[in-house]
Amino acid sequence: MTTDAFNEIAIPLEGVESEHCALIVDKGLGKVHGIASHKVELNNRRALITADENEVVSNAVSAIRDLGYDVPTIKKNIPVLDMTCASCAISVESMLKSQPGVVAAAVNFATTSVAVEYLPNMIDTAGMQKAVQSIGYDLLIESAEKEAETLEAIHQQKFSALKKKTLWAALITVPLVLIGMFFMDIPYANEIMWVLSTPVVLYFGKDFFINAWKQARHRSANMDTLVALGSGTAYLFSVFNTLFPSFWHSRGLHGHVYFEAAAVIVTFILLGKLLEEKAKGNTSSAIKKLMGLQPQTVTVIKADGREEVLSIENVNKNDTILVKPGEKIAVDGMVTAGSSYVDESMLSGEPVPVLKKESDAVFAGTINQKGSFRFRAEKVGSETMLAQIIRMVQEAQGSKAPVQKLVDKIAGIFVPVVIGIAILAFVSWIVLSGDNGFTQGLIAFATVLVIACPCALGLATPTAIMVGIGKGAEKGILIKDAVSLELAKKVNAVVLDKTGTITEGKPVVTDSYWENEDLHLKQLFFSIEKQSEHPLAEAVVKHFEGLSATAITGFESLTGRGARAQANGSVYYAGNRRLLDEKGIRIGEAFLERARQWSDASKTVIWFADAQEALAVFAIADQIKSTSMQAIQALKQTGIEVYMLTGDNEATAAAIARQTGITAYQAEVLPEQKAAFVKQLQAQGKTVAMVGDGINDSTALAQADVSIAMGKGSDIAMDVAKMTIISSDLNKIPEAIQLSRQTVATIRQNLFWAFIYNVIGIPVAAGILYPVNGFLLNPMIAGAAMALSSVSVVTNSLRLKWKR
Ligand SMILES: Nc1ncnc2c1ncn2[C@@H]1O[C@H](COP(=O)(O)OP(=O)(O)OP(=O)(O)O)[C@@H](O)[C@H]1O
Ligand SMILES: [Cu+]
Ligand SMILES: [Mg+2]
Repeated sequence: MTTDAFNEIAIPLEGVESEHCALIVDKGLGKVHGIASHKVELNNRRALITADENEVVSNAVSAIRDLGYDVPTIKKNIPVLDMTCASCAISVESMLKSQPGVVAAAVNFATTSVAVEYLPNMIDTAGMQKAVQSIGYDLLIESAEKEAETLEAIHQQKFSALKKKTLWAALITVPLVLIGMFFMDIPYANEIMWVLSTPVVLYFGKDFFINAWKQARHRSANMDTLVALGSGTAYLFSVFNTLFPSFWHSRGLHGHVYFEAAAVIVTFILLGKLLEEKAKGNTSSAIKKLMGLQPQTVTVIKADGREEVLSIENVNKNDTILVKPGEKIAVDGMVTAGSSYVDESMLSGEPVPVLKKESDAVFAGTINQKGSFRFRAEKVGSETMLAQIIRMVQEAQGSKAPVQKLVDKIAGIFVPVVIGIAILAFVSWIVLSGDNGFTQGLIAFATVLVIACPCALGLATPTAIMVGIGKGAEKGILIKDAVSLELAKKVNAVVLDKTGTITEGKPVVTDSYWENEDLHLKQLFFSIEKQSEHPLAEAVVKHFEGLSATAITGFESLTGRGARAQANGSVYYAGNRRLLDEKGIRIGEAFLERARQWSDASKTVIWFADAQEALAVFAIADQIKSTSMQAIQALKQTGIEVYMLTGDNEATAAAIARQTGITAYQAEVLPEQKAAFVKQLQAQGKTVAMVGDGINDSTALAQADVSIAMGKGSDIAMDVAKMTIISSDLNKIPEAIQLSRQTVATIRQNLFWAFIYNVIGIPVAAGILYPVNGFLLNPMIAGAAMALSSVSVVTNSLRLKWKR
């Protein structure tokens, strides 16, 4: 560790192009607490800072980013090996944070991984690995694909080694306990017990001592320290009593031996770990299930019509793939021939198979039913939706919930505090009951160390989050971070977008009116809409199917209004009435008349115009999703306010609101106004969930406390939103809120049990009840209780999985 010298850290800068920028950054750094000196080198595009603590770097980097300049860093999720306990997580975390160049490090004990952000010019993964190794842990540094496999193999191997060790330890411990309880009067009882307990404590339990030693070298301590001290004290004390029984006899006392206690502690803690590992494996079963959905081989149809079975890595984009009845679909793509029903429940949570025909999208991991079809591969490997979901769920399961911060703080000081209490108990016993107090004080010392368990505390939050996020994924609710999962239960206002959220988002042109029908104009309209990403544009494109496109230039999307482009030197617009009004475009009476009729029939009206006058008006209908009304009712029934915001016109909005039972809505809102509306609700103290599907919703999504995107919507909305409902069924919103409630309740129960257990267990172990009723906790029982506490926390989290 380099805590002694003042470290110089070079922070690379991006966007610092002028003397002026350099000055701003330098001034910004001047305000960061803890920086000893700083200078900005414009030519080298970097800032040099010195500080006696590396933690300052994180503040410096965020200060630079706050000023609008970027610091190129690398973010990685690296598996951590050999962590046994939540306080190990804290040790690894602070070790990494102290390495020059590490900007941030967050260790998650449940997923046994660390999320690091670092400056690649200062440190690399090998450097971090070395630091972590020095305190007795390790980082698994591998290529991303191999990582999952290797990690799985390592876990498997460790698990079976642990199983063997526990079994042997238990086999030896059972006779030991029998002797200790019933046969203390046989000859050489003490010596026999010494012989039996030695392999258990010193061989099967050697890792506790080794790890405690490694920790001690860095002046830190973790659960292993507690176990090593507790069991080691009992063992050494017993050895002493066996060798020098006269020491106590001469003082008129009996030197009892505690060999069985020393061994039982080790055995129980090994057993507890074994059960914990097993349960922890179950909490991540959702991920394993998702990974298992990927088939290993694919039937590709070659250009000459030959069928060839390839392994999944060898499939390329644009390959034609044959899907036979009952087969799993291997990659994402679009159906080119044939049709069939496909079970997409694993992705969307929707149990009913979906009909797939020509030009429909199919997804990796879904299962074909009875038909057969061919499709063209469009996304392969890590690009498929399945791969993205897996990545997202993994990251989310590793993210920290806000409550975790407090728990981490407590876990960090837990071990030293416990050792303090243990010493205090020992000293008190001697002071209060003299010579006799020494033996009992020593036992109280060992018992306190053994019963105190920081792991239950450390497991309380992450295991519940893992199960909650995994369960969400199974229901087709993708949750990107723990914060959203924790927050969702507080939501009391839901803002819904109309098109694509309440409605199907599959608009169809139902009517159209041209003053002068002209093929070239139609082609122009078609060409503009063809370039637009808006769902309404798709309807127009479909309407003109078969028409050929014509050359346009300078296409520009006007969010909330429509689009424009140029052709033959003049400008053309496709969009809403607002757009035409803003451009001062004339609209003939015949158009206006039809527009009124159509919007009263709750249809969306869009226009096509040149710079002077309207050329055509179209009516587009978009059906309300069959599930929307029920979902809106369900939300209202739980006391949540429901609002609708839409960029569409007033009459259409009113009609949709009426049909779905929404009383509060606003029409013709621009994207910024959607965000402003959310902000306004927040200002009234509400926790707001925004639900949307389009680019026009993304600012509002970013503003909301909980952001929910529709899986069938635009990629941008899904990128911004912290939750995605893959099936786009609004009924999943109350379900997500319910899931959040259950998860938070589980976390609370877990924390309660973890705390109460220590709050009661430690004083009793110290002997607080002894003056009252003569009760002294047996160190063996303490070992069992300690093992049980983390098992019960993990089991409670698993219960969440089965809750409805
Ligand atoms: N490519 C386009 N072609 C024609 N009209 C468009 C196009 N893009 C937008 N518009 C017009 O602008 C209006 C507002 O669009 P916006 O994307 O803000 O909301 P929306 O998708 O209609 O509704 P919601 O906000 O409920 O999703 C649309 O109703 C439509 O009239
Ligand atoms: Cu523990
Ligand atoms: Mg929309």
